[in-house]
Amino acid sequence: MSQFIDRVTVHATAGNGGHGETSVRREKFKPLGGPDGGNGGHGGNIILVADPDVTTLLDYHHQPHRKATNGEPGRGDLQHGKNGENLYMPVPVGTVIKDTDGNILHDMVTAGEEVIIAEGGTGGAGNAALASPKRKAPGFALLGIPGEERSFVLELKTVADIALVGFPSAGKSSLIAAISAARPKIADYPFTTLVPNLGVVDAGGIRFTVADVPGLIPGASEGKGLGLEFLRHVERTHALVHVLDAGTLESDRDPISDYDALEKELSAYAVEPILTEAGEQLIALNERPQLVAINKTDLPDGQAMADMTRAELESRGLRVFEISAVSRKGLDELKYAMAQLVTEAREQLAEAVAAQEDLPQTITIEPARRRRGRPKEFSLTEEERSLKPLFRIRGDKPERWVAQTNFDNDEAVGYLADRLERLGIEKALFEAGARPGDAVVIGDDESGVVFDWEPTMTTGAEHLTGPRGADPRLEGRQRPTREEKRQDYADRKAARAATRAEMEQERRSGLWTDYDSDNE
Ligand SMILES: Nc1nc2c(ncn2[C@@H]2O[C@H](COP(=O)(O)OP(=O)(O)OP(=O)(O)O)[C@@H](O)[C@H]2O)c(=O)[nH]1
Ligand SMILES: [Mg+2]
Repeated sequence: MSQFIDRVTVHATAGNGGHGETSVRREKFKPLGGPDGGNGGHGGNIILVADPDVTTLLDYHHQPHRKATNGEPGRGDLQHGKNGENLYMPVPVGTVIKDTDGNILHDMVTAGEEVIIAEGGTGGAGNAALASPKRKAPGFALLGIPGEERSFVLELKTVADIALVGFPSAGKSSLIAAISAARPKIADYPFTTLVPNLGVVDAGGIRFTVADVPGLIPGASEGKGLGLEFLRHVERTHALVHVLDAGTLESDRDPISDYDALEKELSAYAVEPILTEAGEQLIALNERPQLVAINKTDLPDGQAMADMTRAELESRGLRVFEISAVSRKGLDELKYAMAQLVTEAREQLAEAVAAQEDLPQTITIEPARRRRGRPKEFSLTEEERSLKPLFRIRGDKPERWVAQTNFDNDEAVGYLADRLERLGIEKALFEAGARPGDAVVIGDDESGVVFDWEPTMTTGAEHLTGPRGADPRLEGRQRPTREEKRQDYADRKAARAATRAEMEQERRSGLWTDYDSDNE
């Protein structure tokens, strides 16, 4: 059998949003050209798809890094950037998505189901989209947001129609070899089989998969003999075949005591929900449809043991088959009974899927906002940093807006200030007792920005990381006073107003000059 990879770590990088464009329409003999910078395209998502034709996670083992394409930047003449393409990653049905700490995020149980594991960044608005009656010719555009970058563990629990369960050396591997093309290792010592083998069985035109699971021993449900690892693989199957060893030489074992011991382990194993007619349900392993196969009846002692125990097992309502994996005795009858069990299970499953009207659908495993631990609007907390108060603002909106801002452009910073003020942040700062000059951080320490708070003034914004140009903190001179800053702000505001007036003038005279298009 091919290599069995059932756990892999993948690194997903969604596409970045394209930047919006700052541009002004230029047309000969048409004086009133407006802003015509297009929006940036959105970055592509990374999407897992449960694909019934895929059986292993091997591809991701070889290439664990996956990236979706970026959105293109907007251009002049109202040309919007193309969206990045989604990257689809087909995975087997039954793949469990976990975070790198091992927490289960999602379980891909339905064929066709799609899950967004990394969201592409939003494209930035171009200056055309930012125009308003108040701001007729914006000299800035918004930046695209970087795509999400996340690592996941994908884990595949064997999905087979039927699992063979039994003590070590009961003959499970011999049985799967006898009824399918699978060629597992067979040996006379416990735990020969360490990873499940899958075989495809054909019985009267019905094809189904059988998993040969490593041997189970008493205590398996508590982890004995790697029991939990092994039972994990039984979990996804809809039916079981108990393979009972009629030829064991151990005097304290016989098919009945083996059966009881294994049922105890199966019932003690804590299952995860599976899909049934009644929706998702927890069905203990021992409550799933099952058949009993008493193996090794080619041995004289084995046949005698089968004769002695068969009636007792049947009296419990079990369907019992006497077989020999070695001499191939009784295999056809067993195969047809397995096929019948599978057919029933599949019919029930089809009904269950039909009953779930809105499946399959695309879901996002966890809203980005929640996984980054930030509220939808905003929260304000006060922290103490080197005896100076620091106000921290977290929130989906304000953090996104900060990421969209080109801090080299005063008008863009002014726009950010307007947005923050409208959200009520200014007011909240006042109410929290913030005083002019206090530090205000929007976002976390890594990607956030820090301001010296000046009410209705955010032009002093500096990036925490990658300071632009000259960082006043590094300059030897004294920090500007509030008065100076206010003056500076007023100056720039006046300068902007002058530029606008000038533009307006030029527009009217039919003469167009583009201005300040140093945005991307
Ligand atoms: N005589 C006889 N021996 C058998 C039969 N089936 C299996 N055996 C022998 O029993 C031993 C164990 O068989 P396996 O098929 O490896 O048993 P298993 O249940 O897969 O064992 P684990 O993988 O360790 O759980 C081997 O020596 C087989 O040849 C049978 O029908 N008759
Ligand atoms: Mg085996």
